[in-house]
Amino acid sequence: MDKDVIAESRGLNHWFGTGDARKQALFDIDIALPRGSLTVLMGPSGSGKTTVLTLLGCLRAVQDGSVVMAGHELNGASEAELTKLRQRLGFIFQSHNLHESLTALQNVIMGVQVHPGVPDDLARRAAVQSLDLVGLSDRMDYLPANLSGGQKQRVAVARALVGNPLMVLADEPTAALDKDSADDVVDLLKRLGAERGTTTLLVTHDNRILDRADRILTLEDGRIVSTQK
Ligand SMILES: Nc1ncnc2c1ncn2[C@@H]1O[C@H](COP(=O)(O)OP(=O)(O)OP(=O)(O)O)[C@@H](O)[C@H]1O
Repeated sequence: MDKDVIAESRGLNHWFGTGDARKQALFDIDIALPRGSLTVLMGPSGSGKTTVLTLLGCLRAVQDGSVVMAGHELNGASEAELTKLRQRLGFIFQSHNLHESLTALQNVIMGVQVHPGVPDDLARRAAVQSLDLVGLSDRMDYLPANLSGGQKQRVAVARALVGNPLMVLADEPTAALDKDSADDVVDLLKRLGAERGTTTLLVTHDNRILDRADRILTLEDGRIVSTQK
């Protein structure tokens, strides 16, 4: 694998269900994600986008084919190995999944606590820096209920970024946002790619993002039908 490629799938197939209900969801998926790039995965509902994201994100066991993440083959990897790799990734979902009873800062600190053994003061410092990065230094002590939709999603981005992940996997992160907030989130991911070499794989139906992507992959019925840029 090219050393500038952070994650790569080769001949990746995936099935759901058993017996008569067994159905192939992915067919022969080849994807290479270069370090620092922003790749968008598009396609109709049910085309397999989330399945690809969860396989590359070490959230699901690889059944057939190869996925290499940061030099580690995921096919045949143990649950412990997958967990360890997952800790080096950042995840952002459509709904921000913040804990409503915790402040923005406390929510981001929880993102550090996936790494066992990080001292509290270090976790706090990293969380403050991450909130600063997303432009929310002045909202650290707010509860989610007192933040706008865009601000909540930026807290979720700060939480995903707090461990300085190798790669960010985002599933529809801008779907619930107005144009300006969506732009902020995508700009931030682009900037991290340029400044820190963070690689992003982003699943979206949001056409507003496309012109900012380095590459756009389109899935249909479990197959990549086009690669643009
Ligand atoms: N846990 C599951 N059990 C059975 N089938 C599943 C499961 N998850 C996904 N599928 C099927 O696999 C196919 C791909 O699903 P997937 O969620 O990856 O698509 P998607 O492109 O992300 O869709 P959406 O845009 O609606 O989120 C679909 O046919 C779906 O019904």
